[in-house]
Amino acid sequence: MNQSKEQRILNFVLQNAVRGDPHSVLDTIDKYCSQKEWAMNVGDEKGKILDKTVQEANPSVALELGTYCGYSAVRISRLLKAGARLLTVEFNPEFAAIAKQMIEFAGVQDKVKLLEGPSEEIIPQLKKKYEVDTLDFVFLDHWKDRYTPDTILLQECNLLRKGSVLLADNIIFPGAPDFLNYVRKSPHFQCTNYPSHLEYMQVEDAMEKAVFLG
Ligand SMILES: O=C(NCCCCCn1ccc2cnccc21)c1cc(-c2ccc(F)cc2)cc(O)c1O
Ligand SMILES: [Mg+2]
Repeated sequence: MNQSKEQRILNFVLQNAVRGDPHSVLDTIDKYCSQKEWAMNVGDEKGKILDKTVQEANPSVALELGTYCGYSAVRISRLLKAGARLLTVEFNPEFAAIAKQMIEFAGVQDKVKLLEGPSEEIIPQLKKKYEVDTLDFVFLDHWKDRYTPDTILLQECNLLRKGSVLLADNIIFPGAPDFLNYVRKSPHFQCTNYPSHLEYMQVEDAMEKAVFLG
């Protein structure tokens, strides 16, 4: 059975990156995906925007929707303070298995909990099953048409507090127009746009930060 692209990315990391070194894992994935096979990791240019937003939020509890191969889970968790944790949600079992190995190779497994399933099922379980009070930071990078319903669901489940930071990938490409409309029109969010480019391409993209005002 021939390998998936995601398996080839993982193998390239296992053979070329330094075990326990998150930065080398990120660089190795970026090298493979810019030179050999494109893949939908957030990448280094938008990754730098993600880094700054995470450092500013300095979250104790962070949620990521859309783990994929674990690139942004490694990117986020490498910046977390001692005792802080990232919950990352992936609904594709093959991707989840790859991400688990990627996260362990990077040595960030103690900070990351990988949850398998659809966001609309997992979000309502966060308080009781995963002992979350409120979320300090949320990275949205899953189905673009789930950004809005999941942002509403997070509010309904009382998972946001004054100052909770949402950061959404792919605002321009593939695009999340209804999310942009929703957060920019809502009196409950303070929004900031970060123009950038689609990972590994010269196509325009952007990220949107939406801070919950309570
Ligand atoms: O589709 C994207 N990501 C989402 C992948 C599927 C998520 C599924 N999933 C994961 C967790 C989860 C939980 N609940 C429900 C569903 C869930 C994406 C696509 C592109 C892209 C593609 C083609 C192209 F030509 C240009 C750009 C670039 C990106 O950066 C992206 O992020
Ligand atoms: Mg993305």
